[in-house]
Amino acid sequence: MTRFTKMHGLGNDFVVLDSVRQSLELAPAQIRALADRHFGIGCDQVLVVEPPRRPGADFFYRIFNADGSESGQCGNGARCFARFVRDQGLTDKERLTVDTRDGTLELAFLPDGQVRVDMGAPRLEPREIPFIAAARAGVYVLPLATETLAIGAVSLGNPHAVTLVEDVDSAPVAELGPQVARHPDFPEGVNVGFLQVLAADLVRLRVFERGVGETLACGSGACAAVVCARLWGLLDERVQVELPGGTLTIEWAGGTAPVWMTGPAVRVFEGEIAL
Ligand SMILES: N[C@@H](CCC[C@H](N)C(=O)O)C(=O)O
Repeated sequence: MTRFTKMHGLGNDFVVLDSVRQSLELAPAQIRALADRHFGIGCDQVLVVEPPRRPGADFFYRIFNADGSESGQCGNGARCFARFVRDQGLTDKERLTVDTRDGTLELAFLPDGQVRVDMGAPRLEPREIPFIAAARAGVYVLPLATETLAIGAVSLGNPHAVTLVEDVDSAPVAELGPQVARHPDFPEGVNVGFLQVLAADLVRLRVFERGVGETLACGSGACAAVVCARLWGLLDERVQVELPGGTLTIEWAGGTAPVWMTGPAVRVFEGEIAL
């Protein structure tokens, strides 16, 4: 039997597995089975916590989408990872350095129980996202089946496309989300954010996630949306991002400064499952 913890960050939910004290190597079919909401535990992502792979790092953590694909970044997952390693007694540190497949995160526990994460500097060059474009631009015009869509594109360790909408409640997330997420100009797929700007320090966001579908919140998507809208001149340095599952605080000073994300991480229940 394999021990697991069910967690969530603003309703973006996770099955978290300890691969420090138990040895785990999961096949994509096993990830899909764990994530299945009818026949498994159910989650948007499976997070696997591993020992560090280099001196200076506290842990390595891997992120798998519900469809079994692997990603290099998960903002809500990073906060849940931090709470998990503390709750499980794997560390008593107040600050953590954790490596993922595609980068390094710095995390700190705040006195109010929230977790603050240094998500690293945004990567805007098309080849870093990766995104097929002639040159870097603030806005790209993406051809879709029946229309074109104006998007910003950025990597926070995983690829994001962000488009502005007038009203996030009626945004065509279900229609356009899958088309953009699997667009051939994003060779590794992309997470798709639909962003409504209410004020220079307040936005609303829905995200159609690569490998999952629409989720109640996406931490890296919130960071990507703020980066794009800051580059479009629409936002201040510190922004409240309202997602269907709750609110994140995102800060970005611009340029090569890191993006900071602050929000909650909640343990729901623990159990054992046969893999
Ligand atoms: N929910 C996450 C992002 C998870 C990975 C994403 N679906 C991808 O494939 O890159 C977040 O909170 O950032």
